[in-house]
Amino acid sequence: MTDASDCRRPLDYRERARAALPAHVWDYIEGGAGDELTVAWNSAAFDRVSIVPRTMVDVSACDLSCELFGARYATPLGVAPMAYHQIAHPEGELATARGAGAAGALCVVSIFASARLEDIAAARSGAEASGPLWFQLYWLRRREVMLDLAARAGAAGYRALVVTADTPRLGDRRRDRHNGWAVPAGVRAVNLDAAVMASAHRRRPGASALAGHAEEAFDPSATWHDLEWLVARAPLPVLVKGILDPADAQLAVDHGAAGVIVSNHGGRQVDGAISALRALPPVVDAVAGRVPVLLDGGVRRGRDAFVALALGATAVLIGRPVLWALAAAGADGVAHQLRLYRDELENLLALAGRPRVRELGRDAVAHG
Ligand SMILES: Cc1cc2nc3c(=O)[nH]c(=O)nc-3n(C[C@H](O)[C@H](O)[C@H](O)COP(=O)(O)O)c2cc1C
Ligand SMILES: CCCCCCC(=O)C(=O)O
Repeated sequence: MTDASDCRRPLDYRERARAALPAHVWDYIEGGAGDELTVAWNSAAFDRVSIVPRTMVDVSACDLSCELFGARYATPLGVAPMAYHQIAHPEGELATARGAGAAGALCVVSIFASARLEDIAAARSGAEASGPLWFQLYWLRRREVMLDLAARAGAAGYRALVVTADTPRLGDRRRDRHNGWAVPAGVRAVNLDAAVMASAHRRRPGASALAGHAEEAFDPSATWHDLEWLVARAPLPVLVKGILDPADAQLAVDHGAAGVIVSNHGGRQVDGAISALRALPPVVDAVAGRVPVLLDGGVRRGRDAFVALALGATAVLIGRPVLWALAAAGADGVAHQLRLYRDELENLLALAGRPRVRELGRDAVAHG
């Protein structure tokens, strides 16, 4: 286990996680679709944006809070939904939720969490600062399962639902095919029926068991009418994740989405898809303030979060770097990782003379 204090920037957790994890688990977490072009583009896009500092501004107190669905969130940083945290650490999502809670950060729990959603909520509420939880759904053929999970999440105190729209089937993850990847037997998507999940554990040489499971369980025929159906029955606001086209953002809002998440699934679905950051400004313009717009994909520094917030994101989600920290140092690692992001962001707000996250605008950045 790594001493979290060894890591001075979010990227420092990457090599520690690689050393801690079996190669096939590392490949599942780190890999993307195809030649992994979009994985690389997601983070490279941030490097092409400069910050334009202001001077002679009172920055003696910086305000990182943001507002989502009428509530004040302490930071605009959160954990993206990711399946099976127990592949990274035996305490899985319980540790992630405790770590995110200690950092006061939002945590979005995947439908494929390896801990019961009620237990995650209980673990989070014991954390020192605590932070909000949202629950993510895929479009399952068995719609009644989606509604059951939505009701359970509402009852357990989750504050929003996220429905992922970019996964009619799983992207072509070549590393997983090469490894004959299957979810390890001791790790289970315990919020879902064990018999239904069996195919996710069935190893076949040259194939990804997860891709096989997704083909069985995911509904590739879902359209905007299904979103209306879900919104009408959900006990919580529903955000749509996986939006890259401004026309889709508009359709999502027109069909009842309470928010959209600009995301290409961390480059794991369409290889060569536009980077999340490049897709953000047109989506923000199309939504025109009607609902919040969040972003994930390639956020590897507090600076990257600053750039996304300046380009119109209300909040920013972090994916793989949270699993790196979880693998390296458990709940303490997750809390430390999120604090590294937060502290970098806070420092930049002060140095750039832009002390309030909610007032960041496009004038804070320049292209090139
Ligand atoms: C190991 C792993 C599992 C994931 N599982 C899910 C999931 O269950 N549901 C989902 O909507 N997105 C899932 N994603 C995508 C993330 O929510 C997010 O879009 C992506 O990781 C953000 O990019 P980043 O990792 O570059 O920060 C997963 C990503 C990874 C790396
Ligand atoms: C067991 C079905 C698929 C889990 C998919 C998790 C995911 O979204 C990922 O990117 O991996």
